[in-house]
Amino acid sequence: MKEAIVVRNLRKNFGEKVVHDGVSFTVYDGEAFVIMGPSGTGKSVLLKQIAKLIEPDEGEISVYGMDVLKLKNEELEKFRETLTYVFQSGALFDSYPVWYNVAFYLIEKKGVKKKIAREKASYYLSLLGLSGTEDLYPSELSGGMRKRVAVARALCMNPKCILFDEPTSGLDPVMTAILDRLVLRLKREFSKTCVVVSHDVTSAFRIADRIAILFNGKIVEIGTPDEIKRSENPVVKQFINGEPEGPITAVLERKNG
Ligand SMILES: Nc1ncnc2c1ncn2[C@@H]1O[C@H](COP(=O)(O)OP(=O)(O)OP(=O)(O)O)[C@@H](O)[C@H]1O
Repeated sequence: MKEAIVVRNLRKNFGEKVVHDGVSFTVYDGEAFVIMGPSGTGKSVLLKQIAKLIEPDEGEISVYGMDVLKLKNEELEKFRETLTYVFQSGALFDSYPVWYNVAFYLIEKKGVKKKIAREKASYYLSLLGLSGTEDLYPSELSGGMRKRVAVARALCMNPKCILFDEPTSGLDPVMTAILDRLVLRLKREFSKTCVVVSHDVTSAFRIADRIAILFNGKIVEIGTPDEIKRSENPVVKQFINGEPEGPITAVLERKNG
């Protein structure tokens, strides 16, 4: 299997706070890889390091053979075309209408004519159940709609690999199922590599080829959904069963004094 993302021995602190204390894993080409873990364990920070938005203190990250920490000029541009990060918040440009947000990269970076770019934007918006929103402004959309526009924008860039930061938080169950189906379609029909940070256990089991559980600075388990369901690891068990008592609570209580 071809390696898409390789993370080796990643360490990241913010001041005294240790967020990653030696995180290693590999994501394979065409895989749907879900990262789960309690709030504040560093899932977003992990994605942002892979996307070269935050620098790690130590470790190595490679994306399709590119050394992410050493990228410069053309290679950086190639990296940005290979991998796209979908922000949790959507991070849209408020002064542009929806279609221009989606088509921004095509028009501004690739010089695609506005008419063609708009058609492409409409196609990707339709995949996300957003037909007819082209001329609205982000402020006129619900939070869930903004999230979906951000996904359409990522698809419009046609990257090999998409990092989704909690794409289904704040979405209703039907919209969650639609987004899950889209991730599966991206994988099966378009051979994309998808890395998804999620809190939603049902959604994770539905889409993942493999799931990694991040806790207390480390990956405590990686496995297929079946392996994760059968895991005897107390952290994994507490997390996927949503139990109030267990090792996760004990660590949180210790940290909070
Ligand atoms: N730029 C930053 N400066 C300082 N601390 C930060 C910064 N970004 C994140 N942190 C801290 O790093 C830790 C991990 O944050 P992160 O957002 O990655 O958690 P998460 O697992 O994605 O949480 P959630 O599931 O709640 O979204 C948190 O304690 C957070 O406060």
